Amino acid sequence: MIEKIELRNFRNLNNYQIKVEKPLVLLEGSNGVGKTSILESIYFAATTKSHRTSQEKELIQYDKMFAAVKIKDGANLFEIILSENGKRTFINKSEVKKISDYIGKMHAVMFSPEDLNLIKGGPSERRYFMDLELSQVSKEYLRLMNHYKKILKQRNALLKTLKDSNDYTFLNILGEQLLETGYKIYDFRERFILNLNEKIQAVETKYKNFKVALEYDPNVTKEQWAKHMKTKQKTDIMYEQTTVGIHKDDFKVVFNGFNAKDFASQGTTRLIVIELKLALLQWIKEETNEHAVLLLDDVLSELDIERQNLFLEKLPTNHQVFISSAVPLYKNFDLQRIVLSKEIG
Ligand SMILES: Nc1ncnc2c1ncn2[C@@H]1O[C@H](COP(=O)(O)OP(=O)(O)OP(=O)(O)O)[C@@H](O)[C@H]1O
Repeated sequence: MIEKIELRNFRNLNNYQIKVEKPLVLLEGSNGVGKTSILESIYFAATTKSHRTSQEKELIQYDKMFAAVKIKDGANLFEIILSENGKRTFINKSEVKKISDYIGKMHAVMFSPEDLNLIKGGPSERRYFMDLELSQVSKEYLRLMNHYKKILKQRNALLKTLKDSNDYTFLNILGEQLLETGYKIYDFRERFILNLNEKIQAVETKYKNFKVALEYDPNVTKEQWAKHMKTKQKTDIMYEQTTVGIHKDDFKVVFNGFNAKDFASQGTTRLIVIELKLALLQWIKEETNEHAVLLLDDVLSELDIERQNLFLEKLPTNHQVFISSAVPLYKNFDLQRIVLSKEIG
């Protein structure tokens, strides 16, 4: 369980500490006081990524040289320092030079309003989700993805030079390597979506007429892909890029028999994403034997009082949960309230 959070120059919080005393924490305060920033800092310390920007410099407070997050989670102290020169990570005060050795030691699952893009957005949003989550629990997956991207880059660069050549020797070698690595990534993703789907079936019992299913939607089958690499070199040369492969994969979110992307309303989309994140918590627990912290940003705002209470009562009790809310709760729950105000920064 997270026991302490210390922030320096992180967004609007320039020197801020929280002592965490309960498994359920409510971050309260008006708009713009820094509630999301606190959730973001926990997510950043766990994954080394922000859930709302790829421009990490934005995390550093305006006019400051660095931002630092320190989190005491059980017996471990996680620390991440971000500056113009990049990120430095520490566990129990020892520097962890390779980010891949740092990632996966502390687990976090975030729900934020931006996550609705997971349903409504394009395939790249869902691929990013698969890659991020699988990389958190599997170093092997992270290694395979890095390797795949390297070969893909090489093959795409080669394709640009082959316009007038019929010698595909090197192209075919790179194609073989791409297939070999890509097949393993395919298997990882297929298993992940299958497992997550099983978990979703198990957690989604609280809403009536609410049936969500996930299906892995690979760009092509393994056989079609192999055939393409052996016989369709000309197509790739024409387009100057590798036109098929796992870099174009997707997964389908099916809601009551229809593609949720096209049919789910705003409110339903929100509930689907929440179910997906709860399933993810279970999946992480199963894969790593560790509990992830659940971070819920602005999850209550669109729920009426009855649904708010139902939602809070049904939260998993075996995971630590941080919730941000700009509105006060109506019912008393056994939780730690942290009220932020403008003066905090
Ligand atoms: N790099 C930065 N330096 C200083 N302030 C920043 C930086 N990035 C964002 N901010 C400010 O930090 C404040 C906190 O933003 P945050 O999104 O955490 O608030 P919030 O309490 O979650 O608000 P809401 O209830 O609207 O979601 C905002 O006023 C924002 O303008």
